[in-house]
Amino acid sequence: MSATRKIMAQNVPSNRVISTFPEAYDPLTTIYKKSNFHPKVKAACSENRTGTVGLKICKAVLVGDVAVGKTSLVNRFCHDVFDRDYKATIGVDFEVEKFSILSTPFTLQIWDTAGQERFKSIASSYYRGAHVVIVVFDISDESSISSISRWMTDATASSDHPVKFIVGTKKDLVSKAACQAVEERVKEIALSLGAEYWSVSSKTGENVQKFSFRCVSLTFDAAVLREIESNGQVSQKQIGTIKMERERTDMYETRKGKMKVTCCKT
Ligand SMILES: Nc1nc2c(ncn2[C@@H]2O[C@H](COP(=O)(O)OP(=O)(O)OP(=O)(O)O)[C@@H](O)[C@H]2O)c(=O)[nH]1
Repeated sequence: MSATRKIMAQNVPSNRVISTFPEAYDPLTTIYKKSNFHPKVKAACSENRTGTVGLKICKAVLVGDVAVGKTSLVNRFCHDVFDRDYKATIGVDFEVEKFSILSTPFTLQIWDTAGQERFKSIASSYYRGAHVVIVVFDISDESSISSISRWMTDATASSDHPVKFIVGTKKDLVSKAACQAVEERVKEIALSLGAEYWSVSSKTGENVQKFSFRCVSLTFDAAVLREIESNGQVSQKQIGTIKMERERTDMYETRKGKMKVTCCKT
């Protein structure tokens, strides 16, 4: 590993280090059959001496009906907290998480969009260029299942082959049997939409880190592979960089009490 990459990787906390490829929630039904990083990605990460692969930044977008648990999922993963009180997202919220994957620095921008219809046009303006789209629904709320396809279609329309997930939240609120019944149904929907399915609970934390690591690893693998295949080799300066075509510095005051800077549309 080059000295630069070693220093960058050291800045990442140990719970953001990924060295083995995480398993799918259900390896038998996932659309993403891979169980390891692509050999070219592994080679790029181990052979690249310039550290340029480590500049990779990807964009994740979470969508789904009102109050299904999008913000709670982000908060559990990013801050390991859970708030039982509901505070609607106004427009979009934004988080940045840094990882070390195969000893390579990787940054994920996480865009948590509002489920309320009145924010649809603001929220949808942030879908563009997503590397990963996560459609969230509430396992305990039947009606949120029927919106999954629409959210997936809308959120992926302006991105180039994003990695796709469907995540059922609030697993803690339903019995095992009820959860399995929902899973069977939604796994079918996931396959038809080319997405991978997960059930999680942001309240207990069940599966949140496993899902997040799987999401980050698939996104990293796809993004680095795409760069390698489009550039022909990995030791180019532009590898791993994403051009910021447009920068926005709009500020939204959220009811969650934070000022969110919404910027960097890729
Ligand atoms: N029991 C339980 N409650 C949850 C879980 N996830 C979220 N909630 C609760 O569900 C409510 C809505 O959660 P949010 O994360 O704010 O939902 P959201 O999808 O971001 O909502 P919008 O911003 O309006 O789109 C809150 O009261 C949360 O505490 C979970 O895994 N288990």
